[in-house]
Amino acid sequence: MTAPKALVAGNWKMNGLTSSVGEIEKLARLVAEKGAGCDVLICPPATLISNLSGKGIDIGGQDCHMAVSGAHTGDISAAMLKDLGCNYVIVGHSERRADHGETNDVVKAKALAAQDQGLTAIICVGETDAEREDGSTLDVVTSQVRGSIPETAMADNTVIAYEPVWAIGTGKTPTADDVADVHAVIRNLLMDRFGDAGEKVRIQYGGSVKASNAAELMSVPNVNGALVGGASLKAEDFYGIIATYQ
Ligand SMILES: O=C[C@H](O)COP(=O)(O)O
Repeated sequence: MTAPKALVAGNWKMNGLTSSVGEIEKLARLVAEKGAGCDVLICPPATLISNLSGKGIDIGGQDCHMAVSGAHTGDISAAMLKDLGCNYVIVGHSERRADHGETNDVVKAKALAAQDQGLTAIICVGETDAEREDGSTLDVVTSQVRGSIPETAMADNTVIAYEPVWAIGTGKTPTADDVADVHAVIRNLLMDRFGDAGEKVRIQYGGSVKASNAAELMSVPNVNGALVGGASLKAEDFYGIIATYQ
């Protein structure tokens, strides 16, 4: 089976104001003029989804609640994201697993809520520095992948983003061989879970991806795109990563 079409997604995290509309328009112009051999997605803060929608770039959420609606002050639901035109939502980002105590069960419930609304869930997994140091990377990633994918998930509404926590925003990246090892394990887990359709699930790499290292990281076997933080905030920087798929 041929590799799935890559997905290069920008996670703006808690960055961006209404003036950021110019950045998405610039990105849409670059993609229209120079092309993109991958799917392109921006996940802005929820406050900007309406402003950035309809500009020619797919827009997704950074998180969703597991309930459709209710008394959950400050949260947003997958139904609300869908209502605004989103097709994707990130769940289980390490900044949420760490800062909000999200367990695999919580992440799975959020992914289920997303998929129930017709969204594709980008499920994040990855080991901390301490876990890497004690040699438990593959065990941690295995238990996160197994524990975070809903029973009813399908290959085409599931994306896995492997993000070593120690590589996020640090400028450090794993070696290509280390990325290949982890992605191969994830691929096998997806084949166990989805059968042959597991080949179709996109496995993104995330953590200090930038234009200068994207070509090497994106050419690793079983890497089907990137989840990009800092380097997605400026259209030219982000397009430099997208362009590796020309
Ligand atoms: O979701 C994106 C990741 O956390 C990566 O962030 P970064 O590219 O700034 O390291």
